[in-house]
Amino acid sequence: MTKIAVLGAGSWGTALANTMAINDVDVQIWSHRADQVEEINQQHTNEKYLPGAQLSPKLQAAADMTTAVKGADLVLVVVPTKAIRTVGEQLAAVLTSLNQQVILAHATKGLEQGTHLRISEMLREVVPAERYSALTVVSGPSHAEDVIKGDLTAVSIGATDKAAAGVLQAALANQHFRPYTNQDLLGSELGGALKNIIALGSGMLIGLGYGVNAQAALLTRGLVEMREVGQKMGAQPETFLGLAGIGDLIVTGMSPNSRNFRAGRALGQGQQLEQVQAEMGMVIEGVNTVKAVYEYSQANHLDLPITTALYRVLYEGADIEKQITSLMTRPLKAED
Ligand SMILES: NC(=O)c1ccc[n+]([C@@H]2O[C@H](COP(=O)([O-])OP(=O)(O)OC[C@H]3O[C@@H](n4cnc5c(N)ncnc54)[C@H](O)[C@@H]3O)[C@@H](O)[C@H]2O)c1
Ligand SMILES: O=P(O)(O)OC[C@H](O)CO
Repeated sequence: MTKIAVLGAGSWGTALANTMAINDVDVQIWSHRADQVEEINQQHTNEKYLPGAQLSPKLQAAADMTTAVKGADLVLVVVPTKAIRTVGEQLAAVLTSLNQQVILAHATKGLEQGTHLRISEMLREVVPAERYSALTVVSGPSHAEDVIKGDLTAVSIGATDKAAAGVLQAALANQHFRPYTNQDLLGSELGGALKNIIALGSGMLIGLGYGVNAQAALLTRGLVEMREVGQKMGAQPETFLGLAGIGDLIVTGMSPNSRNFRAGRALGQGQQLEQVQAEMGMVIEGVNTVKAVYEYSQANHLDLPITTALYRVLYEGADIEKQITSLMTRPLKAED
């Protein structure tokens, strides 16, 4: 029987681990917070991250990473981008002490500040190559709040190693949750990270009182920017037309369950970024990703008008309405 360790007990790590527990997979979730481990094991809840949700009593949590990882065939890392290196380093030490090799998977959607590295690139830097047989990512349109309620969800598991993707696919699949596989790890990671930028902008439009025409325009032109960055980084363009691209862009850019959408909406309504981040209490990956992608575009001579406008709003204090006007009044051009 496949054993899986999930590292990170926030909303997404818990929802994915719970899906596997429901499927009778031997899964253990690790949290660095002992109170959360106790709550999951005793109450079968995770109130801070999934309020009101009842978790499967089969889901076991551990405060000690070695306990969770020992004997695991696959380790799924689901912490915010800024914690990936720390958790990756902890995992490397655990795998080395256990003399164990695993399939290394993650479900995190971001890029590293400063280096602009993808999550799998960071993991490759901190986990020795002999400690994992393959790298894979769970991406696609999937809010933890909806998954935990059993809403119908399809995701995309990207890996160059088909068998590795298949292990995760089999562990997660049920009548409510349908994972597809693809062989574009890079594009699947990027789609998940880049759509958060556009979701912030979509929320801002709604916060300002604009309508669905505006949202459709932003999401569609945003997809062009996502594809452009993807192509520059080496992704397959067609990945952006799948679940990890347009699929995730639709859900994150439209759903009030999206942290990025909600943050953008609050900013559009006039709140300050620091206040929005403090009140969310959960990670808003798009805020850092805007900066990483803006810097990448500058270094690589990419013209990304939406990303640039969002960078100016978030990091230079520019007025949102003025940025919208300047986007709308740029020299006219052909659609490409
Ligand atoms: N929430 C969703 O619906 C969803 C869906 C798909 C992808 N994602 C992605 O998954 C990633 C995690 O998001 P989330 O929504 O679960 O975040 P979250 O804010 O709900 O939870 C983050 C978890 O990581 C833990 N954590 C933070 N720093 C840590 C560290 N140094 N060591 C160990 N644990 C640490 C926190 O304690 C918390 O349990 C993000 O990249 C997000 O974009 C989220
Ligand atoms: O809630 P968000 O904005 O972090 O988005 C979560 C997922 O990426 C949606 O697929």
